[in-house]
Amino acid sequence: MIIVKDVSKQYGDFCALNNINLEFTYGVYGLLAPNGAGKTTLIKMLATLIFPSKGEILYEGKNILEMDEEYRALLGYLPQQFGFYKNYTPKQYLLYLAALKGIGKKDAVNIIEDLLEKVALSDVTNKKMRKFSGGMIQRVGIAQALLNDPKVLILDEPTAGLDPKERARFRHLLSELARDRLVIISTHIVSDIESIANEVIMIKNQSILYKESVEKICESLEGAVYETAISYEQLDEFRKQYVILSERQEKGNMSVRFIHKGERESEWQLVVPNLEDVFLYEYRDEIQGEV
Ligand SMILES: Nc1ncnc2c1ncn2[C@@H]1O[C@H](COP(=O)(O)OP(=O)(O)OP(=O)(O)O)[C@@H](O)[C@H]1O
Repeated sequence: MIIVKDVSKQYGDFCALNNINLEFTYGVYGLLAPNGAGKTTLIKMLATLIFPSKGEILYEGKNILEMDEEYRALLGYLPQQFGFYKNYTPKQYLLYLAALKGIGKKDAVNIIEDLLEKVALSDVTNKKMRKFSGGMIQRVGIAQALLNDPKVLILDEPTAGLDPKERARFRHLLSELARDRLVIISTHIVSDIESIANEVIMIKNQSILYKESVEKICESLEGAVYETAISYEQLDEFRKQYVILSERQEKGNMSVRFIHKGERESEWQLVVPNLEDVFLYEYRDEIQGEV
């Protein structure tokens, strides 16, 4: 459906993305990388808000910049920070946006009623958004992105600031929305996409590191992720020798999960790698001190 072809993006002398090639069809695609890796840059290019310095993005074979309005008509977009009016109710706000998009009032009223039901906000349709939680606001954001029933839905870090329960609700909503459209979601939180993404795209050093199913990506660390218990005294040495993925106290010892690609010690327990392991391993230099 969408092809990103040899796309690079420069900001002045700084290269944010270098020669990106991607193909999107239907379903959920998770764009996963630490902050600053270039997710927003890619998303903004897909939303035609900024333009590639090199290369092109095609929708059904046509350059999205040349399609212009035709492309925007089939695009739904939720930016990282979306502007809403606190004193509006969701219904007022969505009616306003629908008018901007040229949707007639009668149609808009019906569409908005359906959308607010879809995002589970029917009971607060006429309540001012001032008192809404972060999760409720994000759901209004999704509803506005769905006003034109888009074929392509692009969400930039939609779960920032949401609590775990709101995140879970969000995941359910996204997988439902992806049944008949392309959904691209950017995040630096593995659990946002691990269970719902058909494919995960990881960006590193301005390039695509992976574009695969979660299962395939995890295979990259097959046979290299272990858990073992060590004493506190051994911890410093252990940290120097191996890439530690997690450590927790357990019965007076430290239980560590780590990566090692050579000979194994007999007491180490080999475990099945997960996406978080790959994330922590691949971005160990970028996220040092954050985990
Ligand atoms: N307008 C700009 N001018 C110069 N550099 C920019 C501009 N926009 C982004 N960058 C730089 O490009 C790189 C990628 O930024 P981008 O916002 O795409 O990353 P990101 O992965 O989306 O991170 P975040 O989630 O923090 O936005 C960063 O190093 C950023 O500082």
